[in-house]
Amino acid sequence: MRLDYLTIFPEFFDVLGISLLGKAVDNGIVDIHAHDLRTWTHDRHRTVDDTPCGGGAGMVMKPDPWGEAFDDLLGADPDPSVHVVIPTPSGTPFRQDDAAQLSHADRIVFCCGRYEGIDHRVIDYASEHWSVHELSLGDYVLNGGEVAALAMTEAIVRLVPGVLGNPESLSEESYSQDQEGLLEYPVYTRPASWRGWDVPEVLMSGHHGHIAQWRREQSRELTRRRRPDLLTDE
Ligand SMILES: NCc1ccc(-c2ccccc2)nc1
Repeated sequence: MRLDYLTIFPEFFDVLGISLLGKAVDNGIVDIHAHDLRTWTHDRHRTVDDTPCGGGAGMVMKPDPWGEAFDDLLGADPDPSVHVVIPTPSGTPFRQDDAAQLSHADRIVFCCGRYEGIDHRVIDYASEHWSVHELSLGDYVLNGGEVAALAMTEAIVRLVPGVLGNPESLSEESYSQDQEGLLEYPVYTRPASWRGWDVPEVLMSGHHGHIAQWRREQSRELTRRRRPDLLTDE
């Protein structure tokens, strides 16, 4: 899997060389390239923004640098197997299913906007050539798409075979199929008693059936309290 990041802050993505994703890069499972969008500017000030047509506050990212970056990175031939991800507060919610689907992609290009966003014709042009995903992490606005691109990258890449040491841990996570889309139950480790708080007895019983039942009940109760929207049978 090749991942490209188009951004005016390419150093944001230096962090991807650390820990699990770093190992995936070292093992050649993932190939990461961050690009400074200003590479595709030609004026003395390396300008990437301009005032919004129709007025309004702030600035909008000019289409030209994006188009030239696409030309260099992707060429002009349409290829639906290339996924262009645009983190934006106006996108569709990014969910575990999206991470799962994108984990099968051979190529993903993250377009990280700043200012008030990217000239919409960039999205229109990209949509004619590649598979475009305008995705939101949640109902809040950041200063740009970089932080969201990092979060999405981790959610996607950790699902790629060979990246996680123990793939079994994937099946018991919140939102995973095996968890029936419920929130993950509370977890404990040693010591059995800590500052007056004890590990639930059932987890010390060695009775796997009772433990599995307790965990299912905990997941359902937690989901009912915090995320009733995830419960389908109520
Ligand atoms: N939903 C998270 C998210 C993603 C992107 C942005 C953003 C802000 C400014 C410019 C471009 C993108 N904000 C929030």
